[in-house]
Amino acid sequence: MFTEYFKYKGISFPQIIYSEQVLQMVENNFQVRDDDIFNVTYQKSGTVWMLEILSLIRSNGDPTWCQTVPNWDRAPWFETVLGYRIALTNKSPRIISSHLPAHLFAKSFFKSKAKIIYTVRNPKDVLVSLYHFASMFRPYKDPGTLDQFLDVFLKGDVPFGSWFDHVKGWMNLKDKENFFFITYEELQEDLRGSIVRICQFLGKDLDDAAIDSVVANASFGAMKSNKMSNFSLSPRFLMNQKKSPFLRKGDQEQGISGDWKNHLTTAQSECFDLVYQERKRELNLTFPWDKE
Ligand SMILES: Nc1ncnc2c1ncn2[C@@H]1O[C@H](COP(=O)(O)OS(=O)(=O)O)[C@@H](OP(=O)(O)O)[C@H]1O
Repeated sequence: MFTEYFKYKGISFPQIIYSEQVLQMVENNFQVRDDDIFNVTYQKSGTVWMLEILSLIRSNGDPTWCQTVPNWDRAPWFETVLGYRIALTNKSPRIISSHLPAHLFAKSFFKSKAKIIYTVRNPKDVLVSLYHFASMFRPYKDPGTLDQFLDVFLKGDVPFGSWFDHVKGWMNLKDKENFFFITYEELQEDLRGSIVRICQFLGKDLDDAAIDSVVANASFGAMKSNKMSNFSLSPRFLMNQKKSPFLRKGDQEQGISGDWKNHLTTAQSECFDLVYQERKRELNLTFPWDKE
């Protein structure tokens, strides 16, 4: 029962943390405010990292908020039953996280001046990260073997649907001035420069010391040791981090790009590439990992 999924408009959602009623309210009733900032991703693409960066920028580099309030209260996932209520009561300017595909997103956003930051990650790394996450996040189905999971991932038969559909749906907005697109790999490559670009997009003028503090407090090591950011306060019935920690792989400074190479066989990688090359034509975009 706990790991059953239900479908909403063709997309799978796990029971308990999501409900059809809340998904309908998000889409049709949620009142987006012009100063809202949305942190949108396909799952396992750097959501909590961007959440931390946005929290720190909102606080002008002061880490107190990040060190005293859990990330799910600072920037709730508004499509979850709990997150919806938190989002309604949070004070402006709100930061709101979401994994929803564009066609299920709050309709009022599209008539607002609110901003979206959309973070994309190499889908092979997303696959590997999600595979580990599915083994420790109790509302998700057991992923089985990596071979089995590769198959369901490529078919999009996972919560939030296909990575390809998600990216395609959101990247339709890429020329809008209230939409900012960045990759996990760019954050890894140049965190400081990425934060400066994000500040420019948000119209936030942080001095050098404040930017340095955002960089330091959003590092992999700082987040891994911050109980407000590492989900160690999450109820045990939801997550078993002994199986796989939420901040799974990285060192003091950085997380990991290209971990898929440690997990996928050549045959699995080639199988992924076949679907990727075919579906990428619809996207008409080049990502950092395409140049490898
Ligand atoms: N600060 C920082 N630096 C680099 N990488 C980071 C950071 N914070 C989180 N992560 C990594 O992001 C992965 C989790 O993705 P999400 O936050 O999108 O997960 S979720 O969808 O919200 O459950 C997960 O990736 P993997 O380690 O590859 O599994 C996290 O380790």
